[in-house]
This record gives sequence, structure tokens and C-alpha cells, in this order.
Amino acid sequence: MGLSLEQDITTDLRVLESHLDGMLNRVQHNSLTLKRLQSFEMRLLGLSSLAEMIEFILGEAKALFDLDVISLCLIDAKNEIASYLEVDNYNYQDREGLFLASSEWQLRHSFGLSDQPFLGSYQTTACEKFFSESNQQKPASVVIAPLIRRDKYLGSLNLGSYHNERFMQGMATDFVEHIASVISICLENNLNVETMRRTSLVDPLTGVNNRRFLEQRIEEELDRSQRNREPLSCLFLDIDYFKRINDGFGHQAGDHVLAVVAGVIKKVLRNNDVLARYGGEEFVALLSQSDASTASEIAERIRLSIAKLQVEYADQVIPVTISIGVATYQASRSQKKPVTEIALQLIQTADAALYEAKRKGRNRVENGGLVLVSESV
Ligand SMILES: Nc1nc2c(ncn2[C@@H]2O[C@H](COP(=O)(O)OP(=O)(O)OP(=O)(O)O)[C@@H](O)[C@H]2O)c(=O)[nH]1
Repeated sequence: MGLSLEQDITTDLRVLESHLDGMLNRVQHNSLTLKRLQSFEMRLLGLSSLAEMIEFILGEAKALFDLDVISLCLIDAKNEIASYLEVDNYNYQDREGLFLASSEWQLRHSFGLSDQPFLGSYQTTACEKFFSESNQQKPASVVIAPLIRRDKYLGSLNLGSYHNERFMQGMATDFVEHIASVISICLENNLNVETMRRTSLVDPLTGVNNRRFLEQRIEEELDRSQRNREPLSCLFLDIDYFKRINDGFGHQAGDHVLAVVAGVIKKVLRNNDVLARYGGEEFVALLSQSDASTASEIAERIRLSIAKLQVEYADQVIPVTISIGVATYQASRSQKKPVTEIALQLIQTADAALYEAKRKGRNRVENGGLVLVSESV
């Protein structure tokens, strides 16, 4: 009797011990998960661009949370996200796991998604939209968590596992809801920052960049041109007799001409060239990897395209011409100077060439040549 009681107690103790071990393991596991989550959040909050944020979520979260598949769907009704990413040279169209949806309803309708995360088995018709990578194995169970901020639906975070039991209906969703809410805050913040960054550097009338942007970019372009020993050309463009257009057709017609002319110049330039409205009816373009003769050819193409324009406004046709001054910085043939000094020289030389073009009768291109040419070369 005494022995059997002792045996019972020993067995109970062993069971208790193993329960305790199990609990300790779970506590350790949870504390590790919590630490990982905190570090994920801290790093996420420190990111300052949309592209960085997308890369971080798609790249790091998969390993961090031991997922087989992850994707991010962002609502981009006004095509803003696409244009921000494009400007940053982020190849969003080929980024595996990133989807831009044109409307909130596209998601809500296709999935019947409420404000709560969906957890459960992968269902082809419903889930395909969120996990539609070409040759990738489809997940067996998924979580689709809406990203919502101030009642606005921003997209969804989609997690998948090849194991059927990883995400099952009825499981607690606090963890994923928490991550989704932190991502939503970061997404909203980054979108606001990107919008502010662009609007403060864009001229609202013409949609091209403003002088502030040019002043930032010209130094970066010169740095690059020095590093790669490549030429950089600058065009100074000014609409001819613009005052007459304003006086003859009205200020609004003048505004319309400015926007049309900016559009034509932009069309002739390459995507990576810089175009900025410098002042009233003046524009400056920076052409990377373009020597003096290439720059003159491009300027001539712009001049011709504008001379051929038929700008229509309020049933009237407004004739427009433009004069262009060209200047080129050739790293291999120039004196070593700080980029701020080169920038100033480049713009001043192009401006002086423009003045020549005006003096010689307008609707023409004048080339001011190379800046800061070194005597020793
Ligand atoms: N409509 C409109 N006019 C502007 C804007 N900014 C500047 N202007 C006008 O642009 C005109 C520039 O005139 P001028 O500097 O005399 O030069 P111009 O008439 O183009 O003559 P040239 O440059 O010598 O061929 C001025 O009448 C300005 O009021 C703008 O945003 N919209």
C-alpha cells in the first residue's frame, strides 16, 4: 500500500514535471517570438521609403515568422504607388509577392474580406489573387489580413504555409492583427512622406520638377558624371515672346502653353533625363551621358517639335517657338572643381548660350561648349 502510494506520487510528479517542462518551453518560445516581433517592428518603423518597406516585409518577414509564402497587396487607386516606385527605379512589376490593386472593392469583392483576418485552408478561387506566383507551390493554409488605417483599406498582408494545420479557422488572430496594424501605420506614414517629397519638388502647373529638385539633382548628376568619366549636358530652354502670348491670348492661355511645352520637352527627353521648370517660362534639362553634339541634336529636336506645335486654346491656335542654350561638362577634359562650382558654371554657360540664341533671332539652338576646360589637357 505504502509502496504503491509512493509510486503514484512519483508518477504524478513526473507528469507534473513534464507539464512544467512543456510550459517552460512554450514560455521560452513565446518570449523568443515576442522579441523577434519587437525587433521586426523597430526595424519596420525605421524605414523611410516605400520601396525599402516592401522589400523588408517581403524579404525579412518570411524568414522571421517561418512562413513558406508571403505576399503584400497594396491598393493603388490613383496609380500613385506605382509612380513613386517607378521614380525610385524599383521594379515593382517583377517583384514576386507584390500586387497593386486598382481598388479596395477589387479585394473586398473577390474575397468578401471583412475587417478581420481570414484564416484557413487555401481556396483556389478566393486565394489565387493573393498568391498568384507563376511556378510557386500553392500554400495549404493561409492568413489574409487586411491593412486598414483610419477606416481606409490600404491593402492586405498574406501569409501562407505548406502545412494544413498552421493556419486554421478559429485560431487566435491577435498576433497577425498586431503585425497588420503596425504595417498599416508604416504604410500610411511612408505614403504621406512620399507624397510630400514629390509635391514639394514638382511644379503644379506643368507637372515637371521644380528648381529645388534641379538644385539637388544637378550635384548628384555631376558626381556620377565624374565617377563614370561621362559627359553631362545642360539645356536652358525659354519660350519666345511669352509675354506676347499672355498679352494676346490671356494669362490662362499662357498657362496652358507652359504645360503643353513642358509635356513636349519631356517626351523628347529620355526617362532618366532631368527636366525642371526653372522660372516663369524657363526650363532646364540635364542630359546624362550626352556630349555637346548629342545635346545639340536633342535640343534641335525639341526646338522643331515645339515649332511644329499647334497649341489650341479656347478655339484659338497659339503659335509657339522656343530658344535653347546648351553647355556640357566633360569630366575627362575639365579642371577638378567642387560640384557646386561646376553646377553653377554649367547653368550659367547654358544661360549665356540661350541669351545668344535670343539675340540671334530666337527659335534656335546655340551651343556654349564645354565648361571649365583644363589648360593642361
Ligand atoms: N501665364 C503665365 N505667365 C507667366 C508665368 N510665369 C511668368 N510668366 C510671364 O512670362 C513673361 C516672360 O516675359 P519676358 O521675360 O519679357 O520674356 P518673353 O516675352 O518670353 O521674351 P523673350 O524671352 O525675350 O523671347 C512675363 O510676362 C511673365 O508675366 C506663369 O506661370 N504663367
